[in-house]
Parts: sequence; C-alpha cells; structure tokens
Amino acid sequence: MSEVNRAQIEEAVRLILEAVGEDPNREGLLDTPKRVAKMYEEVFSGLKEDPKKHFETIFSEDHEELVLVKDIPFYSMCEHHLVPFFGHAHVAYIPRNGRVTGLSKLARAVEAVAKRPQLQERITSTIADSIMEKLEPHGVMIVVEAEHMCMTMRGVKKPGAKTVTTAVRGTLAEDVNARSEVLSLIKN
Ligand SMILES: Nc1nc2c(ncn2[C@@H]2O[C@H](COP(=O)(O)OP(=O)(O)OP(=O)(O)O)[C@@H](O)[C@H]2O)c(=O)[nH]1
Ligand SMILES: [Zn+2]
Repeated sequence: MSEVNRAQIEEAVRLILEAVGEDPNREGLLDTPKRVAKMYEEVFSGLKEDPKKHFETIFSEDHEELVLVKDIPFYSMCEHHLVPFFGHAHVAYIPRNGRVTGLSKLARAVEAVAKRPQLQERITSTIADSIMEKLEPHGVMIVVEAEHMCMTMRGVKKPGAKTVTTAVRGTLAEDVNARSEVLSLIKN
C-alpha cells in the first residue's frame, strides 16, 4: 500500500531538477525522482499515524512516580524549508491511577510526530498533549533538543547551534523542584 502519491512526487522532482538547470535525463539522475519519492514516503510516514494510538497499551501498575525515557533520537523535516532537523527527545511523565504505558510507546509516539513536515515546538507540545489525553497522568514534561539544517547549511549558517524546547503539563508545570529533578536526570 503506497502512502503517498509517488508519481506526483517523481514528476515534481523532475521539474525541480529542470528548474535548477539540471538534466533529469542524464544517467546519474534517471532514478533520482523515484528514490526521492520513496524517501518522502518514509520520512513523512508519520502523517498517517495518530501518536495517541500508541498509548492504547496501558499496564495497570501502581507506580505514581516519575518515568523518564531520555535521549530518544529523532529525525524530522522543517516545514519551512523541507530540510532535516534532528536531535533527541526526552519524555517524562508521572502516572496516575495505575495508568502506565509501554516504554517503547513513548519512543513510537516521538517517531510518529517527527515524521512529518514539522516545527520543533509542535513536536514537543503534541507529544505532551497526547500523553495527557490518553494516560491522564499527574504530569508530563517533554524536552526536545535539535539542530536545524536550515540554520546550518544555508541562511544564517550557524552549525552547532542547538534549539531546546519544552512542554510541561499538570503537576510538573506547577512544581519547580519536580521540574528540576527531571532536568537533572536528563543531564546525567
Ligand atoms: N519556531 C521555529 N522556527 C523554525 C523551525 N524550523 C525552522 N524555523 C525558522 O523558520 C524561519 C522561516 O523564516 P522566513 O523568513 O520565512 O524564511 P527564510 O528567509 O528562509 O529565513 P532564514 O532561515 O532566516 O534565511 C527561520 O527563522 C527558521 O529558522 C522550528 O522548528 N521552529
Ligand atoms: Zn527550516
């Protein structure tokens, strides 16, 4: 099952190659439109996924303390320039009423949200809101650190500049000490 219109992408890539002054019919470029279509299907595969669906897996476990999955690597595509931005997401939540999800599901949700044309802020808040809605925890804190190729290889050209975004909900939004604990666990 094809998730994107590959033929349309191939046509568009041929047009771009022509527009930049390339010859889409030269040997090295002949299969490029097909490769790019396949790549877009992969890097935008999150568009067909609802991140919340990953939180259907709920274990009844009496743990109302912090759970943190940190250093989850992700790759996304900046929606302004369609070039990659990539880094790590750290996902913390405090379960309530025994509603604990599978650890891998937190990383799966990051993947689903990242694999779309995106903004880093939206990745951060979408993960937080999905967890709040489905797990109804005491609190959630998401920290995302990323490097944007649109700031590295073009434009302002500042390689190494990192963007850090956070989204905090529930008790973690109110409790400065709990937030500091999450941050120190992420750092160590
Ligand atoms: N807030 C936010 N901005 C982003 C993100 N990814 C890229 N951008 C910014 O989007 C902005 C787009 O600015 P524009 O002025 O419309 O486009 P531009 O002329 O290509 O801008 P420059 O990158 O400054 O050359 C730039 O400042 C990018 O750094 C993101 O995830 N979040
Ligand atoms: Zn960009």
